Amino acid sequence: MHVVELEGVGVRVVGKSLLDGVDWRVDYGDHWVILGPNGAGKTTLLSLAGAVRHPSEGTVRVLGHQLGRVDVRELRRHIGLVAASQRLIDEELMEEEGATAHTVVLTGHTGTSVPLWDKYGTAERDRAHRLLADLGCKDLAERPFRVCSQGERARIRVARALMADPAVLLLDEPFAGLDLPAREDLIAALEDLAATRPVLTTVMVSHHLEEVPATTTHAMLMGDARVLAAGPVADVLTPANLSDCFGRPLHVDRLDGRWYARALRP
Ligand SMILES: Nc1ncnc2c1ncn2[C@@H]1O[C@H](COP(=O)(O)OP(=O)(O)OP(=O)(O)O)[C@@H](O)[C@H]1O
Repeated sequence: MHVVELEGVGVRVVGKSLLDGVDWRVDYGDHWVILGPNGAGKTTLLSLAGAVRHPSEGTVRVLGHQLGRVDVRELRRHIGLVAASQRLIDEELMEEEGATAHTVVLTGHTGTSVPLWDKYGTAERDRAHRLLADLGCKDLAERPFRVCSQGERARIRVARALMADPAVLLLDEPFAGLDLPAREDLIAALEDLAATRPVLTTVMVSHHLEEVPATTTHAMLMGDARVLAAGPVADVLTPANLSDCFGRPLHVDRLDGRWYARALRP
């Protein structure tokens, strides 16, 4: 069984193809990065993997269950979704109520945007503290979420997503708006997660090669609603593939497992 399996998948809205002819397999313990220019279809692909939307054609199986034949609410309990761009949790409400980072993580247990206090016992509270520590946010537990920096919030959101002990963690542009130290802290946290949770599968959508954690095992390049290349990370993130994907000649370096790209000048 695969964590995510797509066969001949298309997603269409009136007059537009958002995904076309996509085949994709994600195995347990894989760490994928999906790269591609704006509008390529990356978020649409992630929303299929997250059982948030259904395909117009083809089949999507998530954790062995075919979308359209499964209670997606039950399925979503096993999927951790982190998206800075979407308001997956009502963060404004959390800000108004002065919720602490620890409370925000706790809400991941119930998958709610407000805390359901009677559902959280000592075990859940301890687990939320451990997850904050795992994400390098140990000292933030009692800090109001509203005063946390963007970088701190990014790591708190990952801790929240892990609260339900998901089989797969989906991250949609988790680095958006982060400065360099915050980016590096989040990358370190993701690399540590990969080392300490060998069965946790992750799929991350990103815009920049510099954001690809060294623990990434597989990559997909997308363009114009299609998969341009997919497979083991070293086979896919080649200068030729990346130049083709982003539409200009690129030079690519790899250092200590991390990736760096720059445009070649004519
Ligand atoms: N419901 C919709 N109706 C019409 N067009 C849509 C809809 N949802 C997405 N699109 C379009 O489909 C294309 C793919 O969107 P998607 O968000 O998957 O791209 P992306 O690769 O994640 O882009 P970005 O890097 O800019 O976030 C975009 O051109 C987007 O405007």
